[in-house]
Amino acid sequence: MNTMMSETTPAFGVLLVNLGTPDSPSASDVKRFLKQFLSDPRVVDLNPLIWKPILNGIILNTRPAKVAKLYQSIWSDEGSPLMVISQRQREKVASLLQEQLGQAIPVELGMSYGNPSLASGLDKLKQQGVERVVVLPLYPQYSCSTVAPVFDAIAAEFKDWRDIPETRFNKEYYQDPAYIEALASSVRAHWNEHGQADVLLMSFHGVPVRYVNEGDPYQAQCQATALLLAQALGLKDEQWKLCFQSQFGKEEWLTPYTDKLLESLPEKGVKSVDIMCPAFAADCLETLEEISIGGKESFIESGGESYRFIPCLNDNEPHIELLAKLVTEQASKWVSA
Ligand SMILES: C=CC1=C(C)c2cc3[nH]c(cc4nc(cc5[nH]c(cc1n2)c(C)c5CCC(=O)O)C(CCC(=O)O)=C4C)c(C)c3C=C
Ligand SMILES: [Fe+2]
Ligand SMILES: [Fe+2]
Repeated sequence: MNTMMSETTPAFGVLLVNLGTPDSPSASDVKRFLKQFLSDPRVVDLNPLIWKPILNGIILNTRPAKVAKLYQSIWSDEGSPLMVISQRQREKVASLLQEQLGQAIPVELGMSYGNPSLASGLDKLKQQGVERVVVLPLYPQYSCSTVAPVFDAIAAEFKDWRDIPETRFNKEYYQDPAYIEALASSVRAHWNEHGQADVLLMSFHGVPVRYVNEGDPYQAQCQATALLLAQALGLKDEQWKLCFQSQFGKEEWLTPYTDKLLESLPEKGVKSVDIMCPAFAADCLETLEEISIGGKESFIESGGESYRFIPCLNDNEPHIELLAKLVTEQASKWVSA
């Protein structure tokens, strides 16, 4: 029992969830992280009799060393960018909720893979006397490969609890006006500082086409976000494009692929691009290395002249306000927030 537990039960607690990141950029920690992540059938749904030998025999013997080098290129003194930003988000959401509600609301972090685990986040909330939990996966667009595993992991953890908390689960927020406005204001701030490029690329994380054909609404939600953002910014059709990044494996993923698009744009006369990653709530390997560094190299090598990366919403004020709003909307079913 936590001796710091207050005498009154908190109105509710919050679990902020993201995908996770390795503990360090060493090949062995990257391997441990990839093994857990890529063993989740929600992420790679191939028949385990086929997938396990490929994963254990090939991928986990080759990919960790390669990916560890990429992680080393973005790692800071404080740690993995995804972890550092997630911790700041946790602190800021907690203090904003306290300010708005006039009482301390426990907010904990849980990662789907790696540390801190979802189970440890839930346990910390329990130790603080929380009896009602709002789970907020930090993915604006729902995908069976990201949001559903959060639900699975929470349900699996509760199997071991005698008394489970009342739980509200925020499935998605891809068209929430506050999300669209937070994205739009980050683009406007970038334009004010650097000027506006020929085209704004909205690069979303990809998923296999098959997942969408089998019912994952992810692609439609990305399209809805992109259209709403373009409208909020007053962009004409030729001034923005949606694309999908971070393909993995041999299957067909959602198109257009960001890397191929970047290579093709200069010959079509597009010499300058602004690029953002609206599916990521925090900058991470996929945005800082693949898009900010790698994307720039391929665009400039293909004849592009100016390539500017717009950071994710991270811990900026409109984003923290959005996250607090999503939480209080869920919690208002219990308390008048
Ligand atoms: C294997 C298939 C993968 C699917 C499907 C997938 C979906 C998906 N992922 C994110 C967000 C993140 N992905 C991150 C890392 C990462 N993703 C995959 C593979 C799939 N992702 C791998 C193998 C990795 C590890 C790095 C690598 O080996 O390339 C991360 C964390 C990055 C970090 O900084 O640690 C995030 C965040 C979304 C939003 C998404 C589907 C919508
Ligand atoms: Fe991913
Ligand atoms: Fe990647």
